[in-house]
Amino acid sequence: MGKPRFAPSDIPVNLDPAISLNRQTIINYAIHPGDFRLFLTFVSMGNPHAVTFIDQPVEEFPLHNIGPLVERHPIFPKRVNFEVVNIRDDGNLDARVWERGSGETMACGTGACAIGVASRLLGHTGDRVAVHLPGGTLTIDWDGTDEVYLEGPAGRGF
Ligand SMILES: N[C@@H](CCC[C@H](N)C(=O)O)C(=O)O
Repeated sequence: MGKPRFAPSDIPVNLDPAISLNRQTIINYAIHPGDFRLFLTFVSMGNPHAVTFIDQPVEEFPLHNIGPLVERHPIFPKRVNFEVVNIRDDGNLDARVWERGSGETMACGTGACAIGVASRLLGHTGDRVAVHLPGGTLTIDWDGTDEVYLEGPAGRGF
């Protein structure tokens, strides 16, 4: 799936220069959509992703209310894909994806990659992780520097 990129200009995300100057990776950046406080980690897989880790089951997260606010948050000049993740254990993540321009989808390849990359960056999981999405499970391999590999079934969802 290619190499992930992290620089704010690669996402792209417009941040206070005092925060982003010389920063190659932005992790746990706080935003306040609605009444929520979210901590976002930014990953480009060729398209923009913002990943947040939450303590509650992902099914309980109000994605249809918060997703549009994150997608169109003013820090993202090209809008963003938004991933909500709950850590099941050090090899398994539960996730939902709010896709830029589409809304919630059953699965998302680049989204799963961004989730695996963000999780490894934050030390939640290692090189290989299973990302469990409403439409099925995708396995992500990333060694921390090189290409991201995605494995999983493809199917017609409609
Ligand atoms: N909504 C995305 C593009 C779609 C990603 C695709 N569904 C995938 O599986 O990676 C965007 O606007 O970047």
